[in-house]
Amino acid sequence: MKTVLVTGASGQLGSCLQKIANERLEIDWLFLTSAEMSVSSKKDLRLVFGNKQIDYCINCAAYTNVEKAESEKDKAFDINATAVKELALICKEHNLVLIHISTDYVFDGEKELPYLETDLTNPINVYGASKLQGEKHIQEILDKYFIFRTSWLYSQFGHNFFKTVLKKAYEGETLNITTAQTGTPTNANDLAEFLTNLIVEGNANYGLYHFSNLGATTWYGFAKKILEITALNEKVELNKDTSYTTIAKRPQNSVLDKEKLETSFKIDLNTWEKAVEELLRSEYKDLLEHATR
Ligand SMILES: NC(=O)C1=CN([C@@H]2O[C@H](COP(=O)(O)OP(=O)(O)OC[C@H]3O[C@@H](n4cnc5c(N)ncnc54)[C@H](OP(=O)(O)O)[C@@H]3O)[C@@H](O)[C@H]2O)C=CC1
Ligand SMILES: Cc1cn([C@H]2C[C@H](O)[C@@H](COP(=O)(O)OP(=O)(O)O[C@H]3O[C@@H](C)C(=O)[C@@H](O)[C@H]3O)O2)c(=O)[nH]c1=O
Repeated sequence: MKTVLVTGASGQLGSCLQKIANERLEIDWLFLTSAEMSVSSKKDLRLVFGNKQIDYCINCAAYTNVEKAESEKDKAFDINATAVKELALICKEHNLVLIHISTDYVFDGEKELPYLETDLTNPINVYGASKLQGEKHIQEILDKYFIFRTSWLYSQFGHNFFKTVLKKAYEGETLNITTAQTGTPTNANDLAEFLTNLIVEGNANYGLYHFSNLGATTWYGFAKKILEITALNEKVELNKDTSYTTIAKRPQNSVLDKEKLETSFKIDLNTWEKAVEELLRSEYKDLLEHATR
């Protein structure tokens, strides 16, 4: 049986993995929250990795506040870059596989087509720059690693755009949503399931990959879909916002090309529309029943 350590276990992706873990008993899971093991503490890392035989580490620990990162650069780099370097070093020392999650925000968004793994990176905000530095450390230190760049993660857990839209709409608030970015919303449960299968199968096609649901939309398009499925569009106003102000810049286009992923892992990805519908049907039944009444 493989032992899998999940860092940042109470975050969004960590919580999706915990949900799957309840059913996937062929893995010996070890979930550690930031309070139980800080990836920024060498002492914590030594203690955990020294005390247990671990086969895989899924690093879900990260600094993910894109807006705040602009004024907390040191903190963002500490968690997303320096700590990742220490994690990679300890994974090498113990000869285990590191599975790391990175982001579409490593790109500047100037490309018109979907981004390939080989495309030039050029982050335009602090969060993206810190995540890119983390990727580079892993690639310099390890051979046995997977880096999955993903985009616009959402789920029933944690803080995310999907939940913000649902909450605001449920409370009857008018929604003004930007059309300035095009990308792909990705159901974090789909990513968690993919990672679990990868480990169970023992796939050793190590390297850097892009993982997201299929298709592309704007944040406005994503909000529109959520409101349509839940019929909340009958109750709240949704406006396209062409000048929504934010502190951090975001890439105009961050759609990721998934051909390398699909070829290497023989995976059938969900379209983003189907993925959001599935989440609403499985986790928000009451809301949908109400909608069809
Ligand atoms: N969310 C998104 O839209 C996207 C996310 N990603 C990447 O996916 C991964 C997972 O993201 P997601 O689950 O959404 O992020 P969350 O912000 O939901 O979770 C991050 C977790 O990391 C923990 N953490 C922060 N600092 C430390 C630390 N020093 N040691 C240990 N744990 C720490 C946090 O704990 P606490 O709350 O206690 O601080 C939190 O539980 C990240 O690498 C992120 O960069 C990529 C693309 C899109
Ligand atoms: C809440 C809200 C946001 N927006 C805009 C702001 C922003 O441009 C966009 C998305 O807002 P958010 O703050 O939810 O998203 P943001 O923090 O940019 O999300 C990113 O998070 C990191 C962790 C990633 O790695 C990325 O892939 C991406 O998911 O929508 C509106 O236009 N109207 C609104 O009411």
